[in-house]
Amino acid sequence: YQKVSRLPPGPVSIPLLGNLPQIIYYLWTTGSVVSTLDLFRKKYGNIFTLWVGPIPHVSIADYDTAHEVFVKNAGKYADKFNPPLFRDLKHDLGVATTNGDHWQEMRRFALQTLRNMGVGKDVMEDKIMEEFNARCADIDKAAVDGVTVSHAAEFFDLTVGSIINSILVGKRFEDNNKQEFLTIKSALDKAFEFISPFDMTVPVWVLKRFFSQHYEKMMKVMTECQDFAANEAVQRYKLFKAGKYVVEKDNVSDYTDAFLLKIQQDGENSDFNLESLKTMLFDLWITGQETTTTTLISGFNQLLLHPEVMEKAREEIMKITNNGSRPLSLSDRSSTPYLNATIGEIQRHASILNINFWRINREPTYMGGHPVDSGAFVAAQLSVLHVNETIFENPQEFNPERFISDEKLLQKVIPFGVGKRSCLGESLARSELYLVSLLGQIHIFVQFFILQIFGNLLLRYNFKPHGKLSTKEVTPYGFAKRPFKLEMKFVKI
Ligand code: HEM
Repeated sequence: YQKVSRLPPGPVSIPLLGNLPQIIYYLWTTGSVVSTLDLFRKKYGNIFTLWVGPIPHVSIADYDTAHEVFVKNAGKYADKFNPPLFRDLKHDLGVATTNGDHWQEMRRFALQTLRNMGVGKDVMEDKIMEEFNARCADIDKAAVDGVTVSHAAEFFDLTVGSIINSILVGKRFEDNNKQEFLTIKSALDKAFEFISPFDMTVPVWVLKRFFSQHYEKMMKVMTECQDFAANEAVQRYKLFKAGKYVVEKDNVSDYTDAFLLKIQQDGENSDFNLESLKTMLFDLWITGQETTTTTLISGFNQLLLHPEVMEKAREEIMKITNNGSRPLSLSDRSSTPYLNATIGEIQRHASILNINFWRINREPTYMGGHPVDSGAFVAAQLSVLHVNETIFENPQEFNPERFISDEKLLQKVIPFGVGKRSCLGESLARSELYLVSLLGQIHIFVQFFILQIFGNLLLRYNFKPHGKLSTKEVTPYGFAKRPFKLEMKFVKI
């Protein structure tokens, strides 16, 4: 009772099990993680506590409290709960789930390297456009009477995968290596469907002992994926160690070169060595790849269900590019309010994580006016926050106009999280989305990426469904969301 009084409200919990019985019941009756959390939000308010076994988990489901906690008090919430499964796989290396000095060094180095490589600037825009043009050439080659039918997932996997891979190891996916990539990617997609929030919480010995086949299956996919992502870099590292590869300071062309240059200059240490290079490539490969592709696929599902939105966005882009006589560029973003609003609405609906990564609260404090005890896990639940009807009216509707009538509302869409552990690739992702089609003002990488891809696709093709469309969640109980994998027709304009 005393512990509960030092936490935000929530359902009555049972010793040892906490709220697991209620959580399981509501997962079953509402049909998804997001609707279960949303139900608790409606009952207990925008900040509520659920006990998972003996650990209180505090969920924040509105923008203002998320901002108050993770931005105003950013320094206090830099530490994430590092899921035991990832510790087992990555041995406390990398950037996505680690804490402390190693995390800080890896994050700082990755951001600096991406910046030096021109992410968020013209250089990266050119790289994205080069990849985009190559993919469109493949689509055009396969056209019959100006129409090509393609799986959206394959098109976006290859486009995004190639861009990320060239940034990391300087290699795009072409005819000779694309099949291997697509095979690994498809295994990874399946893994995202069967890895659940449960796997991310329980100790590894529980998985090994009671769910050994499931554990082996998860480890196999992740290890294969890590080997694939790092293969090129490992070969280069071996040449480097044998003195047959030297990095020229003024000619660093990818993340691997930057990492080897650091070793060349300062020698190997606990942060910069082969194992941490491999883990970083895995982290950036997974975080960059899955998230962006998921957003793009989910976006095209929405656009095909709402052709009037696609038409309006295209009209806007046609106008500013003189009827498509030039590609859409990142510098156009301030002239494309409707495209920006559409990408915002796509990201609000896509909200790629059913459950966000938990931070650890180290000292007793107050959040949104409620006491929060030390030792509690805290997270801004982005997927719930984005369907909060007190912020987004009729949240299930796909309606970009909501951001035109209230410009400030777009700031409350936070698909990349907020604070010290927010997405490292944000500006890259935003540009991809825009240039390939729509998104708006994303800070760093991710935003440019997304905008670039979205916008330019709309300039080049009209899109029609081929078969079924659906915005229904494929993995309603998973840790990450998976959109319905649609097929679509690319109709040359
Ligand atoms: C549409 C695309 C993307 C979305 C929606 C997205 C979203 C997110 C979210 C929600 C988080 C967790 C934030 C939190 O814990 O509060 C995150 C973390 C992260 N993202 Fe992204 N992301 C995208 C693309 C990318 C790209 C392209 C990269 C890298 C090239 C990337 C690298 C990372 C990394 C490394 C982290 C962990 C950062 C840390 O813990 O310090 N992301 N992302």
